Amino acid sequence: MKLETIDYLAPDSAERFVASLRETGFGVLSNHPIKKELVEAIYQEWYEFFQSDEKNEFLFKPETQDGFFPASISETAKGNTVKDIKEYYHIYPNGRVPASLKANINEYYAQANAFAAELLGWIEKFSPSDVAKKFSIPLPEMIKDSEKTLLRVLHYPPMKGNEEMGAIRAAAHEDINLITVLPAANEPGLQVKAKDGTWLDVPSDFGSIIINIGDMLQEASAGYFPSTSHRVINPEGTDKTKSRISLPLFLHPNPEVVLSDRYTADSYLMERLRELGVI
Ligand SMILES: O=C(O)CCC(=O)C(=O)O
Ligand SMILES: [Fe+2]
Repeated sequence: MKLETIDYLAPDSAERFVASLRETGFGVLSNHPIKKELVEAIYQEWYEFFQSDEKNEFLFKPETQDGFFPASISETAKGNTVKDIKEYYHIYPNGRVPASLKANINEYYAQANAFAAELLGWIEKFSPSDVAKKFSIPLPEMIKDSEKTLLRVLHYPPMKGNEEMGAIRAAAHEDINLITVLPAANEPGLQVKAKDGTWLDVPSDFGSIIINIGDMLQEASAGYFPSTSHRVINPEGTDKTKSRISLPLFLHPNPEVVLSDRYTADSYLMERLRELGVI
C-alpha cells in the first residue's frame, strides 16, 4: 500500500481521492485552491507566537476549550500513558485569538471550511448508494456554519534529549471528527497505519494538503470509510533541533446532526471527550 498524491485539477481527481480515503483513510491533494503563501505566513507568525511569553496570556479555558494548551498539560492519546511532545492553540469561530494573528488565521479558517465542504460533496458523490443513503443529511450540510469545527495550531518543539521515555510528538490516535484537513507541515513525521499494521509516511511536500477520515464519518458510513490511526514520529539527526508546526482543521458537524441510529454529533463528541478526561 502506498499513499499517492492526487492532482486536484485532474479530471478524475474526485473519484481517485475518494478511493484513496476508502482504502487508507487518507487522501493527499496537490494543486488545490488553498494558497501555500497563506499557510507559510501562518506557520511563521505562529512559530513566533509560540516562542513568546504572550502565549501564557491566552491560556485555554476549560469551559470553552479555546486558547493555548501548554506542553505540561498536552494531550495523552487514548490508550497511552505518556503525554505527546507538543503544545497547541485551539481556535473556534467565537474563541480568542491574539489580535495580530487574526487576519490570516480567520481567512484560512474560512477557506479550509469551504474546501472541506467541496471535498465532502466528492465523498458523498462517490459513496456507493447503500452508504450514501445512511447519511441523515448531505455531508456538506452537516458542517455548514458549525461552531464546533476546531482549528488547531500545533507546535512540536525541538527535541531536548530529556523527553519522557516512550514519548513521541503525537502518539498513535484516530481523530474524533468527520474529516480533518491538514496542510503538509513544515517538517516530516506524519505516518498512517496501513491495513497490514505497518506505518507509512504520509507524503509531506510543502503545498500539498492531507485529508483524513475521522471517527464520526466512520460511524456515519457504518465503517465504509475507515478512521485510520496516525501519529507524528520524533525527528532524527539535524532535524532534532527544528520545530514542527502543523495546522489541522477538525470538521465537526452541528451538534444536532444525526450520525447513526446510535449517535448524534453531540452525543458522540461528549462520549469521546469523557473518555479522554477532557470533560
Ligand atoms: O501534526 C500533524 O501532522 C498531525 C496532528 C494530528 O494528527 C492531530 O492533531 O490530530
Ligand atoms: Fe490526528
